[in-house]
Amino acid sequence: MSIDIYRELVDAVVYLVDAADKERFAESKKELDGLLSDDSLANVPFLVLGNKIDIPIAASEEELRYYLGLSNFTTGKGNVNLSDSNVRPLEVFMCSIVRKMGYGEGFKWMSQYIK
Ligand SMILES: Nc1nc2c(ncn2[C@@H]2O[C@H](COP(=O)(O)OP(=O)(O)OP(=O)(O)O)[C@@H](O)[C@H]2O)c(=O)[nH]1
Repeated sequence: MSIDIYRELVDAVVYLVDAADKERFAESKKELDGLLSDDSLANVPFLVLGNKIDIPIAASEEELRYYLGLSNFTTGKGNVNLSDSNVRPLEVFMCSIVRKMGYGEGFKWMSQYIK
């Protein structure tokens, strides 16, 4: 489904990546880059979730940042006030949806940037 028709309604983007599927990191990066460079999403906070960390071969957070090209672009966990800057909030949180862990912190982080 195209995101186009929703663009003006988007408050945030949650980008879910399978951290255990390293073969598709390049594809994930390409898709993410497309969203990050989309003008209509320029000020929208991005939460990147690296899922399936219950699988032993899953990438670490640092690896995922690296493969997605985000090593120098994440804006910090916790409460980081970016309202006086032109910087778009962006963070990576690792999670396991089946184990119900990790994503809560990510959504909590993201909620501080949604008006
Ligand atoms: N081990 C594990 N499996 C998960 C987790 N979250 C989802 N899954 C499983 O992943 C499967 C579906 O996910 P994917 O096939 O990766 O996702 P998809 O978007 O449908 O497919 P792709 O576009 O091919 O990635 C289901 O069997 C889920 O149960 C998780 O945190 N850990």
